[in-house]
Amino acid sequence: MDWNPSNGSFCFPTSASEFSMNSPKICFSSSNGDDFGGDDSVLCVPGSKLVSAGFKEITCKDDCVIFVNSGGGALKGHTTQVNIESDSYFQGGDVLRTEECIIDGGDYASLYQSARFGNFSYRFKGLSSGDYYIDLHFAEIVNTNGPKGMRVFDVFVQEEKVLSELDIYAVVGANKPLQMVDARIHVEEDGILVVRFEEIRGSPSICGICIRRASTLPAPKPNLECPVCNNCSTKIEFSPSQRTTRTMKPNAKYEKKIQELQSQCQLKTDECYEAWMSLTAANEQLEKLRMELDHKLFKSESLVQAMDQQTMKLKNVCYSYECDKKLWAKSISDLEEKVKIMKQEHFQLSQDAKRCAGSIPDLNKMISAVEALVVQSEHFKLLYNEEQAKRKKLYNEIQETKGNIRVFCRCRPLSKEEVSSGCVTTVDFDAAKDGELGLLTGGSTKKTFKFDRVFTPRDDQADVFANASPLVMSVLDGYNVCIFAYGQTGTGKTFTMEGTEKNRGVNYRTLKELFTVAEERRETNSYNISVSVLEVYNEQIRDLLNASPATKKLEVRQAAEGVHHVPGIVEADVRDIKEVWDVLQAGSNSRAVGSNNVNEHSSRSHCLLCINVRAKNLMSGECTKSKLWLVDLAGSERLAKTDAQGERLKEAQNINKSLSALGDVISALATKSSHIPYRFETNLHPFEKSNLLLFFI
Ligand SMILES: Nc1ncnc2c1ncn2[C@@H]1O[C@H](COP(=O)(O)OP(=O)(O)OP(=O)(O)O)[C@@H](O)[C@H]1O
Repeated sequence: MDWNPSNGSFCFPTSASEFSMNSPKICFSSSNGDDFGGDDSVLCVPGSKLVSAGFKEITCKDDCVIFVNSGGGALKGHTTQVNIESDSYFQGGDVLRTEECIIDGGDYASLYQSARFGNFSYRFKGLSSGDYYIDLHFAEIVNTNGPKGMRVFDVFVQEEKVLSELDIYAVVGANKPLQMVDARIHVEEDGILVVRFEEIRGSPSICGICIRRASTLPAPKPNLECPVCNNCSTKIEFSPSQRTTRTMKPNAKYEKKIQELQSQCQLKTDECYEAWMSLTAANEQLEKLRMELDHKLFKSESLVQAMDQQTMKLKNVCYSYECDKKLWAKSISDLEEKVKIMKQEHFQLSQDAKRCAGSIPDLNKMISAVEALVVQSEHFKLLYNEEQAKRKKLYNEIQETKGNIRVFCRCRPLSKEEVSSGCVTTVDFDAAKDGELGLLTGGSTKKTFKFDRVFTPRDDQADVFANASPLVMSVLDGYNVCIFAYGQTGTGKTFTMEGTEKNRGVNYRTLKELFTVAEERRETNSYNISVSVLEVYNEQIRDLLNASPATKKLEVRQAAEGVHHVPGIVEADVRDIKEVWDVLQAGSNSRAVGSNNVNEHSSRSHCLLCINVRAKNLMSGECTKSKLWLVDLAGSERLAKTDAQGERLKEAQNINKSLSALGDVISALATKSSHIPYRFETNLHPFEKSNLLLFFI
C-alpha cells in the first residue's frame, strides 16, 4: 500500500491475488487521507479513484470546463473559482431531491441533495478535441435504509466503461458523498462527450458531473524504473523529489543505506502483506458472521411473525372458547333445569305407575266386562238388524195394505176472478172426511165419488204432504214410489207439486223429509241422493238440468221389466235442501209454459222429477237403489173448452194421448192385470214397479 502525497490517497491491492498481478492501480482516498474499506473493483480506468468525501474547490481550479449539478440548480462557490451550472446536457431520466443532511459533503453539500435518476445519459457538445478528466459525484439519497444491491449500475464515458457494477450504498452508505475522480478520457474532433448510465439493478443516479481539461502532457506512463513489490509486482511510486534523489548517482555510503532501507522496506512490505492477509481473513470471517447474523435475524423475525400469528390464533381460540363456555354454561343450566323437571315428572309417573299397578286387577275385571259388553252389543246389533228388516217389511206391508195405488182428490178454492164473475162451487164436502166427494148436478141430483182422501179448499200444502210423507220412508228403505198430479188445466197441479217459495209443494217437502230422515239414520245408514228433471213435451223428452240442449234425442229405455231409464240424462248430486231448491228452480224455469183461455200460465208439458236414492246399511252392509218420481202432468183440458188451434191443438192432442195411455197403465195396475202396458207409444211412463199415489185435482 502506497501513500500518494500529491492527492492524499492510498493505493493498495483490492484482493490478495492483486498483490501478484501486474494490473492497473486502483485507488481509494478520503479527503482527510483516512483509509476506508470500500469495494474498489468498480473502477475500470487506470488512474481513476473513488473518494468517500464531498467535492472541495481546492481539487478543481482553473482547469474546470463544465460542472453540472444533476437534478439541481446552479451553485455558487465560496471563492467563485468554480461555477456549478444547473442541470443540463441530460437526455431522459427524472429528478430526485432530499432535505436530509449530507455528511461530509465538502464545499457544496447541496450538490449531493439532488440527483438525476432513471434511464438517462449526458451529452456534452462543443468541447475542443483533446484529453480531459471526468469526475462523477454520487450520493445515495433514496435507498437510505439499505440493504446493498438495491441500485447497481455501470457508467460509460465515450462508450468506454469507467465504473462497473457501482453500488453507492454498498461503498459509503446513505446520504454520504462518493466521487469517482480522475478518469482520463479523450474528446474527438466532433467535440462531443457522452456519459451513459446502464442499469443492472434499480435505477442509476448521479448528483454531478465535472469535466476538467487534462494537461497537454501525455498521461503518466508506468515508470519502468520504479521498484516492483516482490510479492505482488506492484510498482512503487516515488514523489518528484524522491525521483530526483533516485536519479542522482548514489555514492557508496548512500547505496548501503539504500540497501538497508530497501531490505527494511521489503520486511515492512512482507509484514504489510501478512497483516493484509490476516485482515482479509478476518474480514471474510466477519462477513460470514454478518451473514449468519442476518440469517439468524431473518429467522428470528420469521419466528416473531409466526409467534404473532400463533398469538393471534390463540386469542381467537380463547375468544371462541369464552363464547362456547358461556353457551355451554347456559345449555348446562337449561339441561339441569330440564333434568330437574324430568325428575319431578319421573317421580310423578312412578307414583302413577304404582297406583296403576295397584289397579291392574280392577282393570282386568273391567276389560273382561267390556269384552262381555262387546259380545252383547254384537248380539244386539244382530237383533237390531233383524228387527230393522222386520220393521221395514212391516212398514211397507202397511203401505201396501193401504193400497199400492192411492188416489187423493184436492179441490182448490175459487179464484178471485171466478168469484167476481159469479162462479159458485158445485162440490159438496160433507163426507170429505170419509173420502167422499159429492157433485151437485142439475141443482138437486148429487153424484158421489170415492177417494182414499179428499182435501177441501181449506186444507193447505202441509196437510196434503202429510199423506204423502209415509211413502218417502219407503224410498229410503229401497222401494220405488211415484206421485202424480193429474187433472184439468188450472186446477192446481203445479201448485200442489211445486208450490211457491212461501208455500212450498210436495216436491220440495218430500226432498226435505228425505234429507231429515237420512240425517236421523246417519249412524246406521248412508245415503247418496241425486236428482234428474225431465219434461215430456209433444212426445219429446227434454233434460231440464242440461243447460246446453242435447244433440242426441233422449229416449226412454227399458232396462228390465218395469225398470226404465233415460240414457244421457243429467243426474245432479244434491247434499242438502239448499242445493235441491236450486235444482228445482232450474228445472221449473226451463219448463215449456203457454197460456190458454183457462189458465194464464198453463204447463204445456209433463214435468217429471226423479230422485235416485242409493242407500247402504252401515251395520249389515246391505245396499239398495230406489227411485222417487214426482210428476206434474200437463193439463187434461177438453179441446173444445180451451178453444185450442194450430200448435196449441197439437200440444193438447199429444197431452191427451199420453194421459190416455197413462190411464191404461193405471187401470191395468189397479185391476192387477197380467199385462201392464208400460211400453206404449208415448214417452210418459215413469212409474216403474212402485207404490203409486195419485192426486186427482
Ligand atoms: N189449493 C190452492 N190454493 C190457492 N190457490 C191455488 C190452489 N191451487 C191452485 N191455485 C191457483 O190456481 C191457479 C192455477 O193453478 P196451477 O197453475 O197450479 O194449475 P195447473 O193445474 O197446474 O194448470 P195447468 O195444467 O194449465 O198447468 C194458480 O194461480 C194457483 O196459484
